[in-house]
Amino acid sequence: KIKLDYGPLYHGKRQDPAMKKWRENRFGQFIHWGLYSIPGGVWEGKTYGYAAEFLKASAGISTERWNGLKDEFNPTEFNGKEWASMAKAMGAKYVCLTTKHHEGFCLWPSKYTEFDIENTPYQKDLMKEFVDAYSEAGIDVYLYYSVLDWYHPDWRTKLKTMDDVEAFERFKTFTQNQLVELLERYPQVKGLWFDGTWDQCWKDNGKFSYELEVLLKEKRPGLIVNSRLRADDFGKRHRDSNGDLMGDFESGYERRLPDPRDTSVTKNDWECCMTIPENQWGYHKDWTLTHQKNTNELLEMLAQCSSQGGNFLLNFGPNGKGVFRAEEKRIAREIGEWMKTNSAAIYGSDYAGLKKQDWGYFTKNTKSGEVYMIVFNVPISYQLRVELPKHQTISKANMVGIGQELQLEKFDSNETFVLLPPKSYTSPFVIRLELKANK
Ligand SMILES: C#C[C@@H]1N[C@@H](C)[C@@H](O)[C@H]1O
Repeated sequence: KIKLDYGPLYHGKRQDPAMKKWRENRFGQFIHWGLYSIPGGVWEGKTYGYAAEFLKASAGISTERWNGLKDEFNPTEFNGKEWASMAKAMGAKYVCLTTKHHEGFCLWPSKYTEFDIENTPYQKDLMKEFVDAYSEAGIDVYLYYSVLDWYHPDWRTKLKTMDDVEAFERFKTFTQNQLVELLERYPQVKGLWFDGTWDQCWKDNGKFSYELEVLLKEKRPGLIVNSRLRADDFGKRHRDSNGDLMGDFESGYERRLPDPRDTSVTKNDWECCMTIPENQWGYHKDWTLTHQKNTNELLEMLAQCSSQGGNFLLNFGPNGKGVFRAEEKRIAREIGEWMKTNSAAIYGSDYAGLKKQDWGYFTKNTKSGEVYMIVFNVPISYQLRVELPKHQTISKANMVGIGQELQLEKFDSNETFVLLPPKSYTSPFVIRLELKANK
């Protein structure tokens, strides 16, 4: 092993109550909201297909012109309680809101910059309304924070000169001050979701990122941070130079999932963050430009994450007035409908230790030990194959919701077919298995 001074604070999975709750949550709502939500991917009448939160770059907009959007930010239709109730109805157990994205605009009144909500027509502490509303709804609040900051004069992508180094020292102090400020202003916050740490400036500051994680966790015992915060002694990110995870969960799965048969991902906590269109985190006026994932597609991603011991963080992008688009409201409602019947297979679930089959995903409830089959692909044979360890057998299989008991056909090889009534199945469904020791 390579000796590191700035590697992980610990190895393995955290087992404290805060992390156990993170793990039980399994399903979260991501929200990207900032000045980019005003133009929504359209600038001077031209639509730009790239991610809307990068419109400044895509449309080559001057920093001065972009920063002027601050004077238009007035989300009069924002209602924290309404947002929280939509998330609750969807079945989200946690939420992660962008406090500051790469543009540098802060959704909270910060002592350390004037590029914040206080200096907009809206003025009020929107973040407080948001954090209070979601917390009161019983949804854990996480805050996204982009280290990368296009606005701040001391941001440097690379540290090439002594001036760069001195500027970045000021920037590190600014970053630390803002993060401490967020934890002090919003005591309900459970964790911080870092982004924008891919540049050389950050890779050259592994010691600072280590000390920052220590400081923030001292300030807020139990605090949870994603793997994007850290760089190690040699600039390695997410995983250190020995391949060990830094931070409390692996957050490299952005708009992608691991191979469903990859059991190595179960060694750490991890989370997949996902957009509904192909690549729009901030509000974009035109979702017809690319594929829009449908509800069953998103439910399958949620099921896969749970089956491999990971969380699924589904992104929503409200517009500049604070309104979610109709497609997002419909999807939230449809996911919530499915979760009403089937959430036992998701909340508190983990990798079941069974061989992945083509019909869908196994999950295991860590408290009850119950094993679930989440079925997305009904085989033409109507027979769902289950391979169990030698010492186990299925004593019962019931459709969740309707409760119907299903016939079983056992093989000598300790495989079992769960037999489905031959009919059409138009939405994903869950089967609860009762297992018993083999005689
Ligand atoms: C690239 C990039 C950023 N990372 C995602 C989580 C979004 O914030 C996107 O803008």
